[in-house]
Amino acid sequence: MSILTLRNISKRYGSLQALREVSFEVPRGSVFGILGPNGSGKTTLLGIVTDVLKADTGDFTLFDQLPSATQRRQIGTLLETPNFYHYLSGYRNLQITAAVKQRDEKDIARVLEIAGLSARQHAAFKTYSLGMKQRLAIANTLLGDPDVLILDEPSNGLDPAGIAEVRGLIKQLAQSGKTIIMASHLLDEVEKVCTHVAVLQKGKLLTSGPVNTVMVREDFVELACNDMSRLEVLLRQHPLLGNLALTGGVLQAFFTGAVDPSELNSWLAGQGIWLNHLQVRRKSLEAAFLEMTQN
Ligand SMILES: Nc1ncnc2c1ncn2[C@@H]1O[C@H](COP(=O)(O)OP(=O)(O)OP(=O)(O)O)[C@@H](O)[C@H]1O
Repeated sequence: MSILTLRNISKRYGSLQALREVSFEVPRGSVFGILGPNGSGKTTLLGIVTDVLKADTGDFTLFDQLPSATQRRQIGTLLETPNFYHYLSGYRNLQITAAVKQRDEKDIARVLEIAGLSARQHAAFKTYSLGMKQRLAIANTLLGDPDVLILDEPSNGLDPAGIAEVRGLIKQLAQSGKTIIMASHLLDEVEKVCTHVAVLQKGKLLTSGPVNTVMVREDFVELACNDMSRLEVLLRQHPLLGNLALTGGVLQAFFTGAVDPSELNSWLAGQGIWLNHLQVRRKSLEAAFLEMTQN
C-alpha cells in the first residue's frame, strides 16, 4: 500500500511557480526525505499534503484513498514548532495540545516515554535543551499513535547534540514501523536517516526512489605514499582505472569494476610502491547531489 501518492502537483504564488507537476510515491514503512535547497518547494508540498494549502492542479491520495479528515487523523504533523507555554511543564503543554487535537490524555505518558522525556516531564518547558524542545514537539505529533509522521525540517535550528537526539528519535520511530515523511535541506540528515528520497529543485522533481539507487555513489580508493608521482603513473596503468584525482594530499582512484584493496596493495608493492594510506570510501551524497543538480 502506498502511504502517499502525488500526481502532477503544481502550485503558483502569483508569478512564482513553486511546484511544477510533481509526482512521486511514498511506500509504507519508509523514511522518505524531501530534499532540496531553500526555496525549492518542500514546505509548499507538505502544506498541500496536510491541507494547509491547495494545489492549483494535480491530486494526491493518502493510504490509497482520496484525502479526507479520517485519513489525516492517521498522520502526525510537525510543520512549525508548536507554541508551547514556556512556564508550563512538558506534560502540561501536551495536556493542552491533546485537548485541542481531541486526543486521549492517557496517551501523554506513552509519547513522553518514546521521546525520552519522562524524567523531565514535570519540569518547565523553558528549562529544556533545544533537542528536548524539539523532541517534545515530535512527542506532540505522536499523540493518538498515528501510523505516519510528516515533519518539516525536524533538525532546523538545533545544535549538534540536538540534531543527534532528534535523529535518534526518528530512527527509533522508523524501527517501530512508522512511515516518516520529512523535508530537509541537509544531505547529511537524509543520508543518515532516510531510506527513500525525492529531490526538488526550483519546484521541479529531479528524481525519487530508494536513496541508494537514486543517488548513484561509486566506491573509490584513497591512496598515498612517499612517491606520489610514481604512484599516479602506476595507477594510470591499472586496467580498471576510470578517474584519478589528487585531493588533500591523497590520490582518489575511481575504478570501472570491483577492485580488491588488498590485491591493489600487493600489486603496487610488487612495483616497489609502499603505501602509507589506503582506504576504500564512498562518494558522498553531497557529491552525488551536486552532480545531479548540475546536470
Ligand atoms: N505564501 C507565499 N507567497 C509567495 N511566495 C511564497 C509563499 N510561500 C513560499 N513562497 C515561495 O515559494 C518558493 C518555495 O517555497 P517553500 O517554502 O515551499 O520552499 P522550501 O524548499 O520549503 O524552502 P525552505 O527550505 O527555505 O523552507 C520560494 O521561492 C518561496 O519564496
